[in-house]
Amino acid sequence: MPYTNERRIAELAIQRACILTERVYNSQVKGTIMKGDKSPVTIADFGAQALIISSVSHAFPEDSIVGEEDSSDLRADKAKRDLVWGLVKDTLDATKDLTSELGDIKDSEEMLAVIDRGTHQGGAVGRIWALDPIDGTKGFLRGDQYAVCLGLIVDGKVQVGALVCPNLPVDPEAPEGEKGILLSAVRGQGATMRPWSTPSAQGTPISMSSVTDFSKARFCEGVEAGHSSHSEQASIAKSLGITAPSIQLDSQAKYASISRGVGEIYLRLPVSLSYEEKIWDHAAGSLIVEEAGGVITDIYGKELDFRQGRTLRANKGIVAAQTALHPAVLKAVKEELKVLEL
Ligand SMILES: Nc1ncnc2c1ncn2[C@@H]1O[C@H](COP(=O)(O)O)[C@@H](O)[C@H]1OP(=O)(O)O
Ligand SMILES: [Mg+2]
Ligand SMILES: [Mg+2]
Ligand SMILES: [Mg+2]
Repeated sequence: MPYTNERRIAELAIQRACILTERVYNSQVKGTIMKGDKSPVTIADFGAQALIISSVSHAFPEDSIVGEEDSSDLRADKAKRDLVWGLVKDTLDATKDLTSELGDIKDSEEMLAVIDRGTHQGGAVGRIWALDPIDGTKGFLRGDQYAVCLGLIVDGKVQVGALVCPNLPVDPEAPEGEKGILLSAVRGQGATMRPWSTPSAQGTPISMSSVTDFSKARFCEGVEAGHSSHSEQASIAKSLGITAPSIQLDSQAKYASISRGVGEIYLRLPVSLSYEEKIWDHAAGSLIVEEAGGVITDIYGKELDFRQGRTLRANKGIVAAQTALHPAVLKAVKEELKVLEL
């Protein structure tokens, strides 16, 4: 089956990175820096990027990598660099059994170089991995949801997607039970999910909800009001006859939620028309939703275009839904936008 090894390496790489991210999530020391675009980055974002890029380039040395972060902040701050290297080294030491498949990093200098292998510009040709080492850094800092996300784009089309949501419950019916799920998909081979804590277990197939009655449907949206328009999303839900409160989750956990039937719709209406969604924010989750039987477009009904570089500059917003519901949802979105003359 195509991409079997890519799926395996992607799962192992993000699983290992979550050992590091969960350690920081549960610690007081996050080492948060506000980046130039006013978004936060923590020592966990850097550490996860180092571990995941090291794994991918060990297994597929010819592939290109688009990663969200770069090492400039760490090169400028030795104390922070040492903190990140300490986390990375501890994680490597704790997972020596994976070294043959995932490679190793010998020192902090090499770690910086590995982080910077993610500066590729993306594009329409070749094998390009899109990595968000921590998606939903604001949720991570708030103690809510975040996700570690990795997708493989081949000639502009996502072929492999893998994401870990360390704080989503394994059983949505038992929110106080075990937490941490790993989802993955290969185009044409379906999507699966398994507890993050059982690396070797085979994933179980997942699918979108079968609800087709809007009065029983639920929609997912982000937590951050600065990232999507809650008012427009509420107005669209109302026009569709949705009465249930929205499921608010940070990160690609929203893709994970609808792809296993917890919610039927994901709405992400832009708060600014100048913002360009990043490819790493959507590559893995969009494929998992499609392979779980869902439909995903932007707010104009256009397919997500991963050929444009590091961003989805040909798209605006996200409308993802169970297949039977997507046309009506898109119509309601267009009605709302017409009202707002977007
Ligand atoms: N204005 C914006 N519109 C849409 N997404 C945004 C915006 N600003 C930041 N983001 C991104 O939203 C993602 C989190 O999604 P959610 O809000 O659904 O949890 C983050 O990767 C964040 O990117 P960044 O890492 O640049 O902050
Ligand atoms: Mg970020
Ligand atoms: Mg991120
Ligand atoms: Mg992100």
